[in-house]
This record gives sequence, structure tokens and C-alpha cells, in this order.
Amino acid sequence: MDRKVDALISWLKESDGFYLNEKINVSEIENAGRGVVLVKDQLSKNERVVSIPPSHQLNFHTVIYHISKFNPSLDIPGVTYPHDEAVEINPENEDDPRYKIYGDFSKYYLLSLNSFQLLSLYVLIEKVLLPLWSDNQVESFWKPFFDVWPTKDELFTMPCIWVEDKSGQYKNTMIAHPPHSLKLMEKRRKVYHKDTVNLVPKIMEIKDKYFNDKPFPDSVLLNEEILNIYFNINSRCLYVNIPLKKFQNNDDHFTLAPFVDFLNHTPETDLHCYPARPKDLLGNKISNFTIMSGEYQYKKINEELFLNYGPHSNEFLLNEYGFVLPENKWNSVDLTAELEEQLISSGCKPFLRKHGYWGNYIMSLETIGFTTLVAFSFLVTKDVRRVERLIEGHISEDYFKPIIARKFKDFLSYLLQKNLKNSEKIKQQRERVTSEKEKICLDNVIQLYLDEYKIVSSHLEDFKRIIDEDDI
Ligand SMILES: C[S@@+](CC[C@H](N)C(=O)[O-])C[C@H]1O[C@@H](n2cnc3c(N)ncnc32)[C@H](O)[C@@H]1O
Repeated sequence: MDRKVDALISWLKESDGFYLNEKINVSEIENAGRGVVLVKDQLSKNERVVSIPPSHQLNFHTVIYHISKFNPSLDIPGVTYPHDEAVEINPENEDDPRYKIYGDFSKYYLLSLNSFQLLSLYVLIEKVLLPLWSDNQVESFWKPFFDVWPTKDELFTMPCIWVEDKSGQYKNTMIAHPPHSLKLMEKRRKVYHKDTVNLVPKIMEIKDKYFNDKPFPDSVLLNEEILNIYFNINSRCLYVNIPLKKFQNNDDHFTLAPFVDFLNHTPETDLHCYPARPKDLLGNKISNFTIMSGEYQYKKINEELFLNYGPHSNEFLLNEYGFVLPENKWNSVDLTAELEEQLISSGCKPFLRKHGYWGNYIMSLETIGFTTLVAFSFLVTKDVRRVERLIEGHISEDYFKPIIARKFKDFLSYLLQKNLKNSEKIKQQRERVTSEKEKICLDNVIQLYLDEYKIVSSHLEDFKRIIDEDDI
């Protein structure tokens, strides 16, 4: 990997405007792949860490620019390759298969794609098919970047990959999921399908038209490549506004910035490294992606530099990024499924729905969501007037807590029993599996159950105390 990182840095140095702070470097981090560490001196607060010029970022703009090098009919001022103005003869090799591949892409087709669709298609071509269809004679401009991405063997901890992997090696792992995490996985899976459903047909169309005599991955391998590409993009993308297109989904406003994407996540917000606000957002232009060092002072040699990916719970981190943290203050427990069942059977739904308190019942280590307290207070008391006063803020939560304490304690005890039973099952399964990969996946799931246990048992203790105080 050292050699690959050196090659990446040499490639980045070819660009105008690349900056890399000499006090940092990339290092292997236990259980986190690669990361960025301090290698000498110390970083001052808000010191520039790294800056990646637009030319070496992979996003909707740069992909269209690179495709248009092979297709002069694509014309989007300020974005596509300026064929008319180019003094040099087209610098690309005439035998390059991309003349055929990209020559068929119309502006209408390209602009109909979202960022995930366009980047998945482009990376699949540049990373996987270009070497095969050019007999290894043509190398993608982005090769040094692709070379540092986690391989299929390294990127296996995302639940969506467990299900989508055609070999079925993770089929037991996904059954073990806690229900709320399973919901997040299904959501991600749906988006993955939407973004990749047309990818294979498009590639087959190109292959059948031009490259039938060339090697091509079999369907299992192709599926693996697509999963690897898609989840590399999804776990490495950084928010920027893409001015060229109004996407339906805000998640499509992203760029991939080499080196910046070596930074691992910290749950601390506003303390560690952060992206500087782009100053020169002019027209269709995307600016340098710059990372600053933030309030925290990095002083110790080999200390890791972090970025906060957002206030994400372990369930979210697992499904989007394939890891969990041993301590994460953004964890929460979703009580919706269990609570809704009771609320429906006791006729509370119409009242809660009318007041906008139906669904989304959440509890974190710090607090029980107000929506949850309102719902539970109504479930226990059916006191329309007083619960309305609670909603309006005229009665405090402390009035209801002793009233709902016994029933809430029973509810939490039930959740805890269920949690212990399910996590025990997974621990037993963990004992039986032989594959190291599956063990890691199951350890992550066990952590999710542990997170739930911590939150539920802490509130259970609080409510036991409330009951004891009330008895006195
Ligand atoms: C943007 S990349 C960061 C660089 C990555 N570690 C690598 O080797 O290229 C995001 C991925 O890094 C890993 N990661 C990030 N933060 C982590 C953390 N705090 N603990 C464990 N893994 C982490 C996860 O695999 C995640 O999908």
C-alpha cells in the first residue's frame, strides 16, 4: 500500500493547486483500513491539511469532462473538453476503446443519470473494462486513485453487500440483524438497485456492439465489481454542490477527493478536521476540496487525524460505511415497531395521529424522545386533556414520569429480555462460524445489540429509581 500511496501523491502533484501538509502521512490503522496520521511536529489549530484541485476530484463534472474527450459531440460550456480550442491534436490514443464506448453516449443520456449512476458506470468502465478491452494497453487517468480503494476482500462489512453478494457467503449474517438496522439495510438496498439496475444492460449493449471478442467478467464477478465500486463511492463521497444538475436527491451532490478520503470518522463534531468552505464557486466550476485541522491540536506522533462524517449512530455507520464504534453518543433505540403495536391495540392511534405524535419513537442514552413520552403517557392515562397540555408545554414531562413509570419499566424490561435473547443467539452463531470475515460481521452486529442494551438498561434503572422514590 505504501507504494500505491506514493504513486497517488505523485499523481496528485502533477495537478495545479494540490497541497499536502508535510507533517502528515497515510498509515495502516487497526480495524479501520488506512487513515491519516501526524508524522512530525504538531498541527496548529485550523492549519491547512490537504487541498485537492478540481481536476483530480471525481464527480459529475469531471466524469463528463473526461467522457467528452472521446466524444466531441458533447458540448456543455465550462464542463466538457474544449475540442474547438484545443491546439494539440487529440492527446488520446486513436486505438483507445473509449472512443467507441463514450462516442455512443449522448448528452441527453448522461444528464439523465444521477451522480451514483454516472460514477458507477464510469468507474466500472475505467477500472474494470478498459484494461480488458484494451488488452492492458490503456491506463485510466484515475488508476492511481482506484489503486488505493479497498478491494473486494477488504470491503465486506456492509450489510447490503452481505445480501447482494451472489456467493451467499454472508446469508447467516444478515438474518442476525436487529430490526431497525435491517430497515436501514433494506433502504440502502433499494437505492442501490435503483442506481445500478440499468448498469449491466448498458455495459452488455456496448460489449455486444463493439467488444464481443474481448474478455468479459462472468456475472458473479461483474456483480462483485459493481458492489465494490458502488460502496467505495458511497463510503468515500464528500458533500459539495454540483451546479450542473438539479438532482432529485441531495445525496447526489458529492465529489470524491483523493487523499481526503483516507480520513477516518470520529463521532466528535466541531473538534477535528473539517472541510473549508469553497470560496470560488463560479458558474459551473467546482473548487479545490480543502481540509483544515480544526480546534483539536494534533501533537503526538502517529496520532490519527479524524473527520466527522456526520452525527451518525452505529446502525447508520454499519449500513453506510461498514463499521461500528465501541462508544458512540449518536446511538439510539427505535421503539416504533414495539410501541405502535401496543398503541394500535389500545386505540391510541387516532389521538396521536391527530396531534402529529404518531410514529418515530426514539430513545438515546441521554433522553427519551418527547414523542415517545407523549405516546406512552397517553397509552397509560388516556387523559386527553392532560396529554394535550403536555404537548402544549403547560405540563412538564416530570408530571407524567411517575405515572407511567411502572408500565414503562415493564416495557423496557421486555425490550431488554428480547435484546439478551437475540444477542445470545448471535454470540452462539459467532462461536460456530469459521470464516474470519463472518466473525467480523457478527461482531459488528453484536455491538449493535450491546448499544441497545446500554441505552435500554440505563433508562430502566432511571425508572426503577422513580418508582422507588414514588413508593417512599
Ligand atoms: C472515507 S474511507 C476512510 C479511509 C479508509 N479507512 C481506507 O482505508 O481507505 C471510509 C471507510 O473507512 C473505514 N472507517 C472510517 N472511520 C472508521 C472508524 N472510526 N473505525 C473503523 N473504520 C472506519 C470504514 O471502512 C469506512 O467505510
